[in-house]
Amino acid sequence: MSSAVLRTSKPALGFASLVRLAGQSNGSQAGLTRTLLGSLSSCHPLHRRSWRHYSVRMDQRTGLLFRQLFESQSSTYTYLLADAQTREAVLIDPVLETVERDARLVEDLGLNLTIADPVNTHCHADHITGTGLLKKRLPGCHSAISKDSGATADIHLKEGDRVTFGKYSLEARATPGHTDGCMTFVLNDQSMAFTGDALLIRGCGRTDFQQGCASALYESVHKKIFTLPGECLVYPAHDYTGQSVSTVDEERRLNPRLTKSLEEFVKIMNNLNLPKPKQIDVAVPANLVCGIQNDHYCADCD
Ligand SMILES: N[C@@H](CCC(=O)N[C@@H](CSS)C(=O)NCC(=O)O)C(=O)O
Repeated sequence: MSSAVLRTSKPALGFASLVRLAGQSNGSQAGLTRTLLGSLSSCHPLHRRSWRHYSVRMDQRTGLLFRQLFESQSSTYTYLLADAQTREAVLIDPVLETVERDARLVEDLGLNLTIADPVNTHCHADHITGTGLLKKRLPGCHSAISKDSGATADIHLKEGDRVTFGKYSLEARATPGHTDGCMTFVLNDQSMAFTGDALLIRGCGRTDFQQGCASALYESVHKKIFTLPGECLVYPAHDYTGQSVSTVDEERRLNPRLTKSLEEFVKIMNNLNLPKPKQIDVAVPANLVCGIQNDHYCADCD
């Protein structure tokens, strides 16, 4: 099996991370979180539970730094993951309005700016990605999104690619249905999945615009997400109910839409009757070029 084909770390291209173009799983990383859970098994159950739902995770033994960040206008989650040793970092789904907060956090934590990669799970319709501005704010970082999104970016991802940061990597799984280009990013030990809008906590992304297709979404979630280990933590791009994390097992058992048959699911999705996202007309064109590159951007003037 070939491993790294497109090297995107520092050198000539100065790119942010290593994208493996082969679907090679990193067996040496498997079970890192299970190991940590094992080490906590003698704790009081309450401690175990609070660790599980802890949104700021710094695993001292494995050295994974993890932050879940929230943007309240669009109820979007941005995720920062980094290798605490090498300081290489990945930022998933940054939002324009919170670029300064995220850039400062990257700096405060001493993460290597040249390898802070803003990766988008898809071309969002409800907010403008922070990617373009982050590239200005943190020179040397690069944008990444799926090729099928149709958006321009420094790195185009496809099924099985790996975005590497230090000894960690995110496996890109194509999960179309909400949009054609949606991707779920799975941490190499399969302890965390960043599902974008494909799978939300007790919900899923709508399928009534941007190439949305309910049956494709059903297949994506069942084949690419529900097949992950039950204890795998599910981190969505949005939550509108105040929740922050779920697990594959919980969603397989309790998701009110995706526990249904395909026919029932399609009927539910075709009858959601949700209002269009308020920002859709500005967000989609901007996100097709990976966001605003002009730091004087103003929603009312531009
Ligand atoms: N009110 C918000 C948009 C809310 C919305 O439509 N969310 C999307 C994801 S962002 S395109 C969605 O798929 N929701 C699924 C659901 O069941 O709520 C706004 O105006 O921005």
